[in-house]
Amino acid sequence: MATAQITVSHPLTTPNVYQPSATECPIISLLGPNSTAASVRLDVSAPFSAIRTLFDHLYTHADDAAKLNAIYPRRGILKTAATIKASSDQKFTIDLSPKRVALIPASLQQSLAGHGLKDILDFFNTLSTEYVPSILSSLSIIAGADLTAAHSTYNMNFRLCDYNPVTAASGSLNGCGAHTDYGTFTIIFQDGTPGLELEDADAPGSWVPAPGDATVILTGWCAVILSGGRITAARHRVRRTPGVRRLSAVLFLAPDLNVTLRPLGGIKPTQPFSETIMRGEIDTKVFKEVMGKRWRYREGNEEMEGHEVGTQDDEIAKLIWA
Ligand SMILES: O=C(O)CCC(=O)C(=O)O
Ligand SMILES: [Fe+2]
Repeated sequence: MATAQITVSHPLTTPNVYQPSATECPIISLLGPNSTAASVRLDVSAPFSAIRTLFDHLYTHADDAAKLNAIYPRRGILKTAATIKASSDQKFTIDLSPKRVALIPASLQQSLAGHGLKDILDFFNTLSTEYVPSILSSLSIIAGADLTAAHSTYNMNFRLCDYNPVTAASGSLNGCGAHTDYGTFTIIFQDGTPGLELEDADAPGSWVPAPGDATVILTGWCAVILSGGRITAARHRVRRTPGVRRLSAVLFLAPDLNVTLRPLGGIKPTQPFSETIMRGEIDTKVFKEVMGKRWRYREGNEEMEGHEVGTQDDEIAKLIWA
């Protein structure tokens, strides 16, 4: 079994600061001085040929796509709003999670196994068992408190993205609009095609491209809250190059659904949080619901009343900071 020795070098890391030698390539390099976004060297690569095969199979076999979507009828698994909506994110996604995978009937699992699904699920299983725990421990060092107890159920989502050139707005540069992820951390594998950009925390509106072949770890709002602001979260977006297909594979980890989102015991917040947060009125489940609506609007999967439209991050910032 491969072991992941992930060590974080960060200004806030107290003991255990990892000092790569001159000849050694760092396991983790931070992508910006003011956020916890990092490029990591992991001993696993995403199966992009299987990912391409699964998307292409589902685009051309409407019966299999319908069967897959039927396991989660509320929102579906394969999301293709970009085929008809020019103003939403111009991408297609397959959203899986351990819970949803468990609902795929054996016959469908078997028939999709050879069209990429098996390799994809093996990849996400390896990632969750061999890498997620050590990333969480590393983030605990930055947070100054143990994050593992709040993540005992491994509340994860597995997302495949296809920034396909053939969408309603084929010339649009908008692959994925600017946002901060809601959970604790996200691991993004890219197929070598650039497009992912991180916002400079000190210069809002200024975007720094991540190398197309980097594996990137980003932190999200839940990490910011649990760590009392010691962990910061990078806003990011994906820009398309018209005519160029880009694939990514993303693992999201969030706290357990019943975890109260407030700074963990013993942490002194770096800046004041709202009373709503400090009184412990919001748990992961509620927080996800608040964010989810706007998220789906941006991705084209939910309509909104005109007055509700604003940015996701502004709303969260209002909710969590004093
Ligand atoms: O595709 C990517 O590189 C990033 C996707 C992303 O940020 C997201 O789905 O939250
Ligand atoms: Fe994201």
